[in-house]
Amino acid sequence: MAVQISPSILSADFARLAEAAAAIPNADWLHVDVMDNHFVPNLTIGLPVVESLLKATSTPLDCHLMIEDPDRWAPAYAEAGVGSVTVHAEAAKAPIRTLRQIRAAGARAGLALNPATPVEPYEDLLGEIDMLLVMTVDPGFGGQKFLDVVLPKISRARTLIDKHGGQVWLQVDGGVSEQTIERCAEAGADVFVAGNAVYGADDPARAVDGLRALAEKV
Ligand SMILES: O=C(CO)[C@H](O)[C@H](O)COP(=O)(O)O
Ligand SMILES: [Fe+2]
Repeated sequence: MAVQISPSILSADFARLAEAAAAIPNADWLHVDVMDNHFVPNLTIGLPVVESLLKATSTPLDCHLMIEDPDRWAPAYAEAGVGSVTVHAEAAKAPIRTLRQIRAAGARAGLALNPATPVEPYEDLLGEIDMLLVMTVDPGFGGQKFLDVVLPKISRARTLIDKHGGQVWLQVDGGVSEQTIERCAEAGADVFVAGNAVYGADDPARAVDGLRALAEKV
């Protein structure tokens, strides 16, 4: 699988989201962190803002739902026209139904695991998803320190994905930077979310190119 970079607008200026999207024309995705102040202790944006973003950019949106009730909301994001919708395994009460609804609405379906959530119990769901997101920070905030303790789980996730045909993308999110991206790629990740490392840089597009080059080198 080719390396893909998904800059997170969590680290952008929320009053200038269209400009933030336009600043990274070389990115594969725009990562949108939806937080409801229940699943995580932070509140960001929801469906109305995502609908506006869809009109403002042609970069596909990669929506990461950190919300208490993804079963209720995830299909609506897919129906709105985003490219990918990821729900947390810790939050979904009917993950198979929800993942199937996301796919039926035409989006890629993702399943996210918090740092302390093991991957093995979800092996049987690999056929239901297009992307597995292994969180490399506890979700809720941008700019946190990358958790090295998650690296062995990324490797185990890669082994499981390859055992099942290798079609599922393996995304990492949290603290991904020029200092950490190579270790993620070595462990088997192929889709890299980066907030601070892109929008904290003087030239976000150059940061995307730099991250991509480091991951492709592995
Ligand atoms: O899901 C997230 C936090 O819960 C963000 O996508 C993630 O933290 C990106 O920001 P950074 O690269 O600065 O860590
Ligand atoms: Fe995220």
